[in-house]
Amino acid sequence: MRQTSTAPRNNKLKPSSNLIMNGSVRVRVIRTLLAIQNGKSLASVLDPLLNSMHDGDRGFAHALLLTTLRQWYALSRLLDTLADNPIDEVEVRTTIQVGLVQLLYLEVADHAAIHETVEAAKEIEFAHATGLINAILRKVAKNPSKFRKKCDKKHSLPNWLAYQLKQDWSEEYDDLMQGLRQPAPMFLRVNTAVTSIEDYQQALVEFEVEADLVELTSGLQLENSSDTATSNSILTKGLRLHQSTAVNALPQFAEGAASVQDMHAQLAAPLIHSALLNKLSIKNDDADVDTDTNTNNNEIRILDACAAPGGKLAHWLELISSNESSLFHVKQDNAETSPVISKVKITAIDNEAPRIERIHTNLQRLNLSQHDLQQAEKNIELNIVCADATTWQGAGKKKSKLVFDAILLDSPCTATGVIRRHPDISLLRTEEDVEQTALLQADILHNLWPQLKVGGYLLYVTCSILKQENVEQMQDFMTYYNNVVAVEFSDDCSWGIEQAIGRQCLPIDSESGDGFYYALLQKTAE
Ligand SMILES: C[S@@+](CC[C@H](N)C(=O)[O-])C[C@H]1O[C@@H](n2cnc3c(N)ncnc32)[C@H](O)[C@@H]1O
Repeated sequence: MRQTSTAPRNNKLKPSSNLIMNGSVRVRVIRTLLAIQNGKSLASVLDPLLNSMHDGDRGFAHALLLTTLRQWYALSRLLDTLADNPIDEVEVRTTIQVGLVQLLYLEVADHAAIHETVEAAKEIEFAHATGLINAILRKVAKNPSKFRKKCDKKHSLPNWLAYQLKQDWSEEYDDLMQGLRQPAPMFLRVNTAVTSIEDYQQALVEFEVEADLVELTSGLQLENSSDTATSNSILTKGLRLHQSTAVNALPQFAEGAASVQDMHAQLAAPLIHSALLNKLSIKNDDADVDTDTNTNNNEIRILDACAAPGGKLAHWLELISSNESSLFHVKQDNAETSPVISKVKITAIDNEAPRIERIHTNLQRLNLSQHDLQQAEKNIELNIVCADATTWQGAGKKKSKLVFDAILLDSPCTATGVIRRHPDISLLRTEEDVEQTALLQADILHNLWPQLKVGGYLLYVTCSILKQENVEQMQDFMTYYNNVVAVEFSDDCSWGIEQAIGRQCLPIDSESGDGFYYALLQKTAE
């Protein structure tokens, strides 16, 4: 089979232009894939694509786009074996890959897959390549199972990333490579300030949405567990839907009864909240302890350092407002004490203003905006600030830097742990990004650590599965400071893989959550 194209070969894309959303479904999907290869994120092009379509076409367009992205590198390797001469034109390669996905993964009838894809090529003005596209797709249609096997054999990642993951996860590598090519399950977090998880699960049944209860145990080995989650107690509960569903088909979604959040992302708020309760119960043991801080002794200050769009912040606020009694009346020996905490002051920062807007929108839906908290007469003060976490100082002009009792650092990262949900990441990330991101993470850590009070906790989180951003980042950090200990997790922990510091979740199992990393650090006296 020879490439018939006489057009100049260009394996570079033209500068990104506005996405034109007209033509057939396949034309629109191909244009969207070209925009992603030009640097646009899936998140920025998905809604324009789907909103440009009739209801009946959306499901197919979504599946075609997402599956093509998930299988991108495997399809590309297969394509290289199918043509006699290299095919360099990005538009032609993209069109053929869209055709291959229909034949190999989406079970579209051969004649429709081939005919419609060739027509799409004509519409996009690649008529010169229709002979080639037709010939390759016909060849594959003759024996799809053979080509599907070939395609599924290895990974579907850029080689640099597959290589690094093999270095990092040699034992888990094969499962990981397959796991990353699958769609992720949809999980819900129930807003316990509004309803119980059991009641919400029942409400789902009435809406004919099937869901399983998922429970994750704490595993935390904290100093004093009188009022905090013990190591084998349930840390958090979520719901896994049997099928992904539009949020407007969920009961009381608009009223804030539930949020869509990955199950492993639902660990962050309960982990830092348990640690905070632990710190308070210890402090209550020794009420005279007062460090050189900027706050009243009975106020606590907490920081969400990279907060947008506010998923983990909202979860933490839900826990604080629904557990108000345990936070404000710390228990000792099962007896309630008088209130020790008069106010929780929460600061949330992020350096991207448009993403800060999304925090406000999300909190409003959940009735957790600053205004809502005031109206409900909660002793919670929320301050959302657009600021750079590499330089921002929570103390302002005050003398002591020691400000926060707990810090949640859900750090910017390569997001390699969420490739199942955002498969464009494997097209957009480069090897250099890993180095740059690790440096940014270190800068943020070094700026925040001096702002944590002695005895306070910092939870470091990423949705990366690369050790350089995770356990190795923590090892470097702990080598640098002599006032830090890492909290250990016991064998009771039902999530993640134990690391030298912290735990790593890998997106291997089709029923489990994404690839998050967690390390809980406590500040000690120097
Ligand atoms: C993983 S996301 C946070 C997700 C969020 N915690 C949630 O649960 O919804 C990382 C965030 O870090 C922010 N970010 C990146 N660099 C930053 C910096 N130098 N200072 C503050 N925020 C930064 C990004 O804008 C992004 O919103």
